[in-house]
Amino acid sequence: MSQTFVPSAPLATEPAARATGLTKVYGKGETQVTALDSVSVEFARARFTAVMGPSGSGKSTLMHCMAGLDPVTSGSARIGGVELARLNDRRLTALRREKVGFVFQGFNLLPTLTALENMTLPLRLAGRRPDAAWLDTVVATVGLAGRLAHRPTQLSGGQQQRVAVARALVSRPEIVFADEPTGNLDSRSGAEVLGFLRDSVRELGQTVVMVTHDPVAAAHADRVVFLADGRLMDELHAPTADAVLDRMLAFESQGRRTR
Ligand SMILES: Nc1ncnc2c1ncn2[C@@H]1O[C@H](COP(=O)(O)OP(=O)(O)OP(=O)(O)O)[C@@H](O)[C@H]1O
Repeated sequence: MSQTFVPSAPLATEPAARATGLTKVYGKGETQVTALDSVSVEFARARFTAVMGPSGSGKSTLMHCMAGLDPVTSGSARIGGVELARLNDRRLTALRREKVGFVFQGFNLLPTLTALENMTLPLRLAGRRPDAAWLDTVVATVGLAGRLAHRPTQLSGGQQQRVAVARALVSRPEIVFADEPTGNLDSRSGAEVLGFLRDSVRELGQTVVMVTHDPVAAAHADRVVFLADGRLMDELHAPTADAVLDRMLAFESQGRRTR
């Protein structure tokens, strides 16, 4: 009997996303900047990973390359085993719509749509209908059941960001990338949003990667990876805010010694 081989089927142990020797160079000649220098990192399924590092260390670049928003210069960026560099523009757009969720610092909600319409918009753009039971679960997880008919201006910043988190979760993406999701929020609303992101990992099995400068935010993650000068320097598991802060201070003093 011949064996069936299905190359696109994700292995249970395969990470949700993986960078291998990922290098990203911007510009040419004298203005050339190596934003990422051979970074290898895996983002395990159903885990919450924070990406930290000084300003200009390559955090956003890593996220953009892993999300297929920016092409890599060399090395590999994969989502669920799919090599992004092999996809043409059409397939890359489809992959981003179907497999990636985004949460940005500035919420990015459409003002004329209700909370519910904002949440389901990416799915509708992809020509899919939201799964009603899943939508209920996501709405309950982010605590928005009483706010679905509200427009963004009728919601607080924290509630708007919860809508953005729900929007990222509704399509059940392979991975959610959050870029400083609490950067525009007061500490109480920020803590709520981080709690919901963490619940989406613990209770819904979502994979989340979050860029942050804030050790308290990073302490909500299962793991923190540290970048400096475009290189992966270190990582912490089950981080506390104090442990993250200590590690950040150690990098800063190392950086000062080598500059
Ligand atoms: N589109 C671009 N063109 C040229 N250089 C860029 C571009 N995007 C980023 N860079 C450079 O790449 C390096 C890494 O930038 P990146 O935005 O990834 O850092 P970051 O760690 O996210 O910084 P921050 O914490 O300040 O947001 C920086 O030196 C930056 O100036």
